[in-house]
Amino acid sequence: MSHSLYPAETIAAIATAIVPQEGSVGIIRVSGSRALEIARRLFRSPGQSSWESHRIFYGYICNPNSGSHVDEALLLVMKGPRSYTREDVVEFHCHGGIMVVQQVLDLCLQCGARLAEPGEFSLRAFLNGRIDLTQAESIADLVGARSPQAAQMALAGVRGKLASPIHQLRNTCVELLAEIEARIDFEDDLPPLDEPALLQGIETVLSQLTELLNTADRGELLRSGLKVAIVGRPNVGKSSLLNAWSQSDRAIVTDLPGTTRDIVETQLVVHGIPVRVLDTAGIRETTNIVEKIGVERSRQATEEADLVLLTIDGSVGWTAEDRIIYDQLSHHNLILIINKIDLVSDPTSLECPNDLHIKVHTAAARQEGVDRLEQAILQAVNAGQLQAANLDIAINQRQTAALTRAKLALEQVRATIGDRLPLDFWTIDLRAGIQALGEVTGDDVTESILQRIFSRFCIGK
Ligand SMILES: Nc1nc2c(c(=O)[nH]1)N(C=O)[C@@H](CNc1ccc(C(=O)N[C@@H](CCC(=O)O)C(=O)O)cc1)CN2
Ligand SMILES: Nc1nc2c(ncn2[C@@H]2O[C@H](COP(=O)(O)OP(=O)(O)OP(=O)(O)O)[C@@H](O)[C@H]2O)c(=O)[nH]1
Ligand SMILES: [K+]
Ligand SMILES: [Mg+2]
Repeated sequence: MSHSLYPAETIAAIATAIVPQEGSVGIIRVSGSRALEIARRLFRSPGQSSWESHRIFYGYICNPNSGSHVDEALLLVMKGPRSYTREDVVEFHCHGGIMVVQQVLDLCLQCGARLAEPGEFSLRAFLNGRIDLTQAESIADLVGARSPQAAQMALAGVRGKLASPIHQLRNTCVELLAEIEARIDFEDDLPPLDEPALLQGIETVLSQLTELLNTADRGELLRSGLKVAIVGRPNVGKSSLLNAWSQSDRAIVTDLPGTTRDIVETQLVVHGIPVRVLDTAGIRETTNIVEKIGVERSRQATEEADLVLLTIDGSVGWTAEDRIIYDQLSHHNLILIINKIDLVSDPTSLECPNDLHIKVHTAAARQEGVDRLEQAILQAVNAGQLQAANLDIAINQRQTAALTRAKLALEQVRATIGDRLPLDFWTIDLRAGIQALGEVTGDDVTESILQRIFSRFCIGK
């Protein structure tokens, strides 16, 4: 990616998903000083002599070389600075499908636009001051959200619910810094520094930073979700559990041990957490070459999982084979699934290892126990905080790292004041805190941070 920090060039990209036969409308977005000129060359709107901003026009897209019609379409005109990028923006709303959309994009490129890099429209919105970095990150989160709650959280970020408190904290720190620096530069002309007020200001910033940092785990859960592997010996009911949970026939179930060979994956949402569930091949020693590969894949999936559902057959009880699998999983976050309890008269009497403190009874073939399983998952990942209603924002890993640095810097300021070190020392740490906060909002940002953030975006965003 080679984003130009000097957005002189006009950029163009397809802004909608391009799946053949799907998506009835396709949008080509153009931003930059030549956007209107390009639209004028390509778009014919009968009866419209001039294009008012923020209106949509009906007409035809024509190839200016041959004069032939490319599509019947709509043109949206948004003159800067009242646009997503704050530059002149035009959008061609075409018939969907790849053929028309690709031709219109090519025509835009022939007329002098350059193909946009992933995230480049949003990068311009940031560079031109329409959004800050937390809002840009939230836009990417919104597009990538895998649960309604994750989308809700991202939208709060788009609307500035994270930007505004962090801007405020940074402003407070800048004011405190100015107070101290004034005493360094013009000590004699000013009343003495109000130290209790300064310390109070630092305490307030610190407690708000702590509050923001407390949202990190929730943010991570909602954004990244969980990978959950169903693991166990053959025929205990792993695939039946996947089917019961996803209310589908996603996985093949038979009474033959060794039915599942490849990983079977499905996407679910558990109380707002996007969950990828992997059903795996039953683990056993086998000479069958296909099954052997399946068992190897099962081990691999287990390694990558955030949470493992070790499944056993309750009608048989805890066996030596279960123990062998369990011993290999000891370093994982684990839930024990005791399945087929419909065949057991007293499920509580089953002997299992005591250190497996989360146990769930299920009868997967009868779709029983899914609610208990979901509650156990919330417990295993400590998601109680997710329910807290007043938290509509949550910070991401990058923000967590920077806010942690800001917090350490402010704690250092507090300690420096306590140790009666000279004023210069106070300002050094306070400046470090301001810089860390500026990294979050983008007030203080390097090109490599921008590169990392905007390259995550999809094309046309
Ligand atoms: N067709 C289309 N749909 C879209 C977008 C788009 O670019 N095109 N968006 C793109 O992601 C999202 C909407 N977000 C947008 C955000 C800001 C502005 C905008 O023009 N803002 C200006 C002017 C606001 C005004 O007129 O008052 C501004 O904030 O200065 C447009 C879209 C989702 N839907
Ligand atoms: N009674 C009863 N039978 C079950 C239950 N769950 C699964 N079974 C049966 O157990 C057999 C094996 O189920 P599967 O879901 O294929 O088991 P698996 O663990 O995926 O097996 P492999 O893929 O071969 O490792 C099937 O005949 C299921 O109908 C249950 O809760 N109760
Ligand atoms: K089976
Ligand atoms: Mg199976």
